[in-house]
Amino acid sequence: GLSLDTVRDFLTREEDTIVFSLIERAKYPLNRPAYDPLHSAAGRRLNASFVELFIRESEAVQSKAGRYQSLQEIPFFAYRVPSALAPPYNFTSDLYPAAASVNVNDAIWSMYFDELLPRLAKNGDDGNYAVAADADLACLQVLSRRINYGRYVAEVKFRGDQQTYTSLIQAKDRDALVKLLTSEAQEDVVKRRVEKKAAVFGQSVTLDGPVQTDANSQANSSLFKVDPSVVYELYGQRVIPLTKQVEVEYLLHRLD
Ligand SMILES: O=C(O)C(=O)C[C@]1(C(=O)O)C=C[C@@H](O)C=C1
Repeated sequence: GLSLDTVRDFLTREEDTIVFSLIERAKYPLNRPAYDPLHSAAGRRLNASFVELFIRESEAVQSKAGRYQSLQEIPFFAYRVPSALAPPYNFTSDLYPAAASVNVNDAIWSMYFDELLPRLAKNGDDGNYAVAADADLACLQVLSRRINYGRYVAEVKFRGDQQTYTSLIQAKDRDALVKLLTSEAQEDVVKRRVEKKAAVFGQSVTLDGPVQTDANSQANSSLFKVDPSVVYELYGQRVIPLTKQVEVEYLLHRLD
């Protein structure tokens, strides 16, 4: 069953995946043409970029393979995903059905492409668009899984204090809900831990000399494959606030 410890353990493990996926995308240059609208052979401007088409097609394949049978996974192009050919699996759902589909994938999409990617990738174009797009997809999928996991966190918090949550939900009091589900101390732990993970996972490992400690490594952020302060800010300004938004939206549907 779910508890505050198990849901926090899940979020902690996702940090590793987030940091590694950012490190992978930072390996490639920006590759700007992959993000511009495509043109047809006749020169007509199409509505999608190469990266968007890549992600749509990838989600269609993964949907056939059953990825979205698990409620933990939410596609960015839900209206396009075909049904699964994978063997059925009886996923237990810890979520309240009327609130289970709450997600902020649209906000994650624009945050990733407009804010995060320009801070991760250096300017340049090496033409390896599919490789870079695949790295984008990995970042988007894990950010989506982590942030939309706020549904599970909210379910645990609701079950832990049904009375208080029920009255705030009935009053549709968003501000009071945010206040009730917030733990400043936990947010501080999470932000400092992801910053440290970025420093540990993103350092250059050589056979000479000792393993870097944070004391001597954090001083020069350019030593790292992804700037640890970028990851700290990503969590403080986007990942945690969006997770809380998911928690509140979920709670507002928890009594439907
Ligand atoms: O761990 C929690 O209690 C959560 O609700 C998750 C989370 C987070 O996104 O990491 C969000 C809000 C809390 O203030 C602390 C942390």
